[in-house]
Amino acid sequence: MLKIENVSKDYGDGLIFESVSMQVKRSEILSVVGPSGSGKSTLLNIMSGILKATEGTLTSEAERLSYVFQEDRLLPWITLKENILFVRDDISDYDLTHLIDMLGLTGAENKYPAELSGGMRQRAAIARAFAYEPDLLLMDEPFKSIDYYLKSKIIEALIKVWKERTITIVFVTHDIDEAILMADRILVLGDKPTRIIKEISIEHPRAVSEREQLNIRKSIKECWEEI
Ligand SMILES: Nc1ncnc2c1ncn2[C@@H]1O[C@H](COP(=O)(O)OP(=O)(O)OP(=O)(O)O)[C@@H](O)[C@H]1O
Repeated sequence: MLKIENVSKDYGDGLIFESVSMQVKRSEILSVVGPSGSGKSTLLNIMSGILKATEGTLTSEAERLSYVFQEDRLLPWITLKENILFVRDDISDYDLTHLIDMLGLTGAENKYPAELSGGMRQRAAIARAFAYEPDLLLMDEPFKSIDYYLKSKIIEALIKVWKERTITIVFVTHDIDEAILMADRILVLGDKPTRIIKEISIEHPRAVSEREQLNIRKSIKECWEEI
């Protein structure tokens, strides 16, 4: 679905990445984990094409791309429902109601962004991204201000949508458990300039035992400590 080759990025203050190469396979859920400041958002911006790499190439087969940013980026002068319709005004009432319900937003349809909590706004941004029916969904720390219960519900919903449609998801997070819960494959970022220091594949069905989860978490932490 997407390939970056020998990508380097320098904002003018030194290299963030040097010669990073990676691929995103069609229909996979790929998680990129890394400490704060390791360049996760930068990498996602390069993948989306909104940021140009200093060197290297991006090849993307994505035709419909949705991007959930760290900030919700809702339009403040229209309601939650209108924000969703803004990207896709031909969505059926049934699908819209289902989407809003799936994200726990029933009852808030006609509220303006300023009337919603941070978590609700973030969920509205996720609903808007789903509504667009992307073939590639990029998400930057999408569950940051969402409580544990809702987060599990949204991850469940996301995996359901992912199973129903041919959708490729790349999401960045610094939360290892979140990555283990959702991803088929995890790329671990570290070092300076940043590089991919580890790659972990998670078997299907996604029923990772607590012990396995503990081992994966431990191995990621160990490779962060080693560098
Ligand atoms: N527009 C920019 N101009 C200059 N430097 C930038 C810009 N955007 C990011 N950086 C720098 O690039 C580095 C990586 O930032 P980035 O936001 O990609 O990391 P991150 O891993 O997503 O961080 P976080 O988890 O804290 O969101 C940081 O040192 C940051 O200060």
